[in-house]
Amino acid sequence: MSSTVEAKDTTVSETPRAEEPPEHLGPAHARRRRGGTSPAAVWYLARRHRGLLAAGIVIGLIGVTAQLAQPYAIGELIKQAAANKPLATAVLILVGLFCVDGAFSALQSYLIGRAGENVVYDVRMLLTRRLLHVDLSAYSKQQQGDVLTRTVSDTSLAKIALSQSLAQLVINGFTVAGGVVVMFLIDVWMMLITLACLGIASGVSLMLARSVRRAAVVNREDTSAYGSDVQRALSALPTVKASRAEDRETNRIGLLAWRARNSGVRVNGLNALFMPAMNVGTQAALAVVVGVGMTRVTRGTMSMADLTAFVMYLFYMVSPLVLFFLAIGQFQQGRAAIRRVDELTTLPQEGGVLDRMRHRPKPPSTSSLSADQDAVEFRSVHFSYGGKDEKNGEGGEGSSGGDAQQPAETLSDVTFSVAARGMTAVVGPSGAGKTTLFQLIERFHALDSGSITVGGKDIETMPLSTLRGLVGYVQQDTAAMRGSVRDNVVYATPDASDEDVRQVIELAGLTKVVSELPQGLDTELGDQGSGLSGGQRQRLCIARALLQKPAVLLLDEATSHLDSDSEREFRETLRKVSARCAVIAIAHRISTVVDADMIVVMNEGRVQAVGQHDELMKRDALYYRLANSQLQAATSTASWPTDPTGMPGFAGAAGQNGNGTPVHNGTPVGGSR
Ligand SMILES: Nc1ncnc2c1ncn2[C@@H]1O[C@H](COP(=O)(O)OP(=O)(O)OP(=O)(O)O)[C@@H](O)[C@H]1O
Repeated sequence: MSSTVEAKDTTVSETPRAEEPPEHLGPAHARRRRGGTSPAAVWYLARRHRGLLAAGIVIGLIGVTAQLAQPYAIGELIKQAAANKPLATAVLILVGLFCVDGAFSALQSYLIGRAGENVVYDVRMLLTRRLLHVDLSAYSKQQQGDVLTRTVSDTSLAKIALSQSLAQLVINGFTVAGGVVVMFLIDVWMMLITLACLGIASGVSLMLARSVRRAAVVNREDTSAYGSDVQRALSALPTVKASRAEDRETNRIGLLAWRARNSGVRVNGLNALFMPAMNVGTQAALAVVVGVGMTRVTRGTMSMADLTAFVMYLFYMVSPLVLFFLAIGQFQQGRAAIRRVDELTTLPQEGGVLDRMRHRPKPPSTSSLSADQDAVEFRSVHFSYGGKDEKNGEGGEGSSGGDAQQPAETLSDVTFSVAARGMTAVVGPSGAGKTTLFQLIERFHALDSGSITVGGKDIETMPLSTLRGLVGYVQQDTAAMRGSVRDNVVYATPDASDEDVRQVIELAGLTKVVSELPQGLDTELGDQGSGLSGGQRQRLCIARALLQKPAVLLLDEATSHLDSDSEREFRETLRKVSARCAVIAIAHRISTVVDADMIVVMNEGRVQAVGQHDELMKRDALYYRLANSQLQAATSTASWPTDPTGMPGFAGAAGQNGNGTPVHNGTPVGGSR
């Protein structure tokens, strides 16, 4: 069986990419996380900007040196004045120091801010890429609101920790250390007294910083829980309203907001203690220094100029010391955010070795398969949610789960093949595993065992982008997005021509709908495609899939929102499309599949029967039951004497099935297709 599908590997890296942590960082990184040491990926990204950070810190240190020299220069000015000497030089030096201090502080602030924005950009790009390539099974366990909080607000806190706090720690630490050295040089005993007072205050502040970090972790979690719940309720707003649950939701979310408020108050309270702790220490030091200093000046063991300089240094040290400890508190809060951001970067990624390589295979320009080959083949496929893919995480890197109990199989020994042309229907009771079949073809999950081929190639060996270029997928829950109608249609094929767009709009039966929209194809839709009806959104998604010219078109309940006229037109379309490619459609309404070339009957995760409508009606009890129950419902609907439209729900008049097959007491008589 040969395939005409060949993917060319071309190296494309047209958009600027934030550096990713090296591949080897993944598992080791995860182990470190479990071990509770520092987050790795975010630190790794921060290191990329160490040049800018270092430049900012060095510039800041020059500014601080100019600041530290100021009390000395003022002391000199006092000495010159006391000695009645000219003051011009001393004043000029002092003004120069003020200017250098101001200019370098501003430059430092700009450089550190810039480095911080670079770090947060890299972290967000890393997160965005990893979230969009995330393994769906792993992602489905995350709370979307929490993911959003981590991506938007935790990254901002991480930025502050990795740039401003770090720089403040170094610069203010240097200022304090420099001040201590100079004050030691002026008077050792007075400095020892000062250190004793400030040491106690610093010890208290360090303890506070540790408590701030613990409280910040709780606050980040609480804030995130609040965000997740708001998102949960807003994403189902019509349901909330229809269920009159606004007040219940307000109370429930209010409780989480209250928790976030409480933990936030605790963080603020602890932060607020920094300033008084340091103030008490410095005021005590000041009182002692002035008392002892004046005594020594009176005794003549210390000059007035030295005492003035010492006190000024003490004043100069207060603010950097407070900022130093505030930066510790801020840094600790940032560490809590960094850990949360870092956890997101460890989510397992989809794709195997082929996709991990930097090669971006272009989807084939024509996705057609030769008519004589199989489009899709399932061979002894076994699959369970929470099975192999989730246990193994990213390409088998995670823990195996050891002797954990095996989940029940969702699909068992599924084997069937679909020809490259024609229409195949998949039917079966709810929960039989029909949608799962499609998700496995798209490789959203990994198989437990068995194989699936598309165009004769094992999908495991295909780059994802090639596979998904071949397969068009219209999901059960229609996936329209915010953006224009055109954006939605060309989403999978951005470079499609206007003529191609026009054709698929026509094929999907949307021409009239689009012509009636205020701006036609350029009309903007809201979230989830609001602005169109359910059926119109469904047709939009069908147009999107058709534009891709797929080799295999998967339709999951794609006509469920269509009225019977639209459905009839759409079945015509499918007939045309299925002459060019393989169409596989999941259908609950048997009426939509009676003329399918092949029908696969699924039951409890197994393929129960394969065949055409007539033979299945005769030999498969489940199919017969499914068809018959709909038939009866349609018959009774059609025979309602008061039906104002007189239109039967099923595609035929009373006493006939959708294919015109006569029935008697629910049993088909004969079998014309
Ligand atoms: N993400 C998931 N995690 C765990 N179990 C799942 C998940 N998705 C589906 N299942 C389970 O797998 C089984 C098959 O689901 P699937 O959606 O494939 O059925 P279906 O035949 O398409 O049903 P329906 O006709 O109602 O859409 C169900 O029992 C379902 O509960």
